[in-house]
Amino acid sequence: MLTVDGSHLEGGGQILRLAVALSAISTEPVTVTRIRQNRKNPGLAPQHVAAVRAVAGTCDAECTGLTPGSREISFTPGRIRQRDLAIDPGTAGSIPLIVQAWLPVALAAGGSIKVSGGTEVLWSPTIDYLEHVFAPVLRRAGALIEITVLERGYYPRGGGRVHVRVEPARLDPIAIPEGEEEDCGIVSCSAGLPTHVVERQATAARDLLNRELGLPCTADLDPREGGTSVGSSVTAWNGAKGAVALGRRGLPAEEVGRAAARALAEECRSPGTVDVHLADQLLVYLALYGGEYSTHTLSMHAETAGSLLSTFGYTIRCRKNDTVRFSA
Ligand SMILES: Nc1ncnc2c1ncn2[C@@H]1O[C@H](COP(=O)(O)OP(=O)(O)OP(=O)(O)O)[C@@H](O)[C@H]1O
Repeated sequence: MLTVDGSHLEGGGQILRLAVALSAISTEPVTVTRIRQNRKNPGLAPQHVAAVRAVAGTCDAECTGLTPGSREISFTPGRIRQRDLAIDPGTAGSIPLIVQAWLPVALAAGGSIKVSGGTEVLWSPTIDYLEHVFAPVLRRAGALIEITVLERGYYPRGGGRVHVRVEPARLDPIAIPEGEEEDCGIVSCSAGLPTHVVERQATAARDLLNRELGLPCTADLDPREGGTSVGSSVTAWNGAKGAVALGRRGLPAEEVGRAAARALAEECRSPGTVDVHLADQLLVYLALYGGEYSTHTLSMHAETAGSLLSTFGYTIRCRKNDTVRFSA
């Protein structure tokens, strides 16, 4: 039984999600202590419980301490099997983060997951980031991943619904081609708002990307009606670099579009082959399948993932000069 200090380094939900995923993959039971100890609301939030349940569902794990507010859990995995799961945290918790906990485990046997909650929430990748920035890297390495957004969900009401299906696969090493013509695009979406919001977001984002980077980009508009949520967001990407921005009451739609585009332009001007967030999200795949990529800054999330991977016996090399280069 391994013991992981859940408050180490970044000390958020990420270390917990990755610890149980690695436990399932390695079949090594794990206890995670001091969960989110230094956060304003310490212990498990419903979205963290849901992420652990998603991983447990793929491998019939036995868990103790898995209730909201709990600061310690134990996770004893069984064999990974093909499963079709349904997970609902009952809040606007991030669907993409729950999917990211489940995916490296589900790849071993294939299966599907239907997750409810938030498709676009703060401090998390959006579902479009998952589809257009994160998943393409894994698809290039041989993964078959289908992501279907059934309903968009925003804080605080949630109500988003996403279906993800994955085929069993052993991936090729993770590699990000440099110097190729890269796909550049934006998705401008909303729920429960007039259609002109997504149009204005998209026009502002496209104009800024065109001006700052000289990049022609495709724009998808996805205004939804009839769900429970109200909100808007923009996800922009160029190759394996992405950026997201969320709308809020009082913020003009153009500002949301420009915020995503400005953040993407900044990433594109910075050295490295992936953005700073993707860098921490891909480390588990680097450890499992090998490969190499780089980014501009060593984030605390990347340090946390690297440290946890070494606890489970994986070695990630990290070289820092003008970029931060990860390889395994
Ligand atoms: N703007 C963004 N774009 C893409 N990914 C993001 C973005 N912001 C955060 N992330 C990713 O979301 C994850 C957040 O993990 P973290 O543990 O901080 O969140 P959490 O589970 O909500 O826990 P906590 O509530 O304790 O912060 C990281 O993998 C990070 O790279």
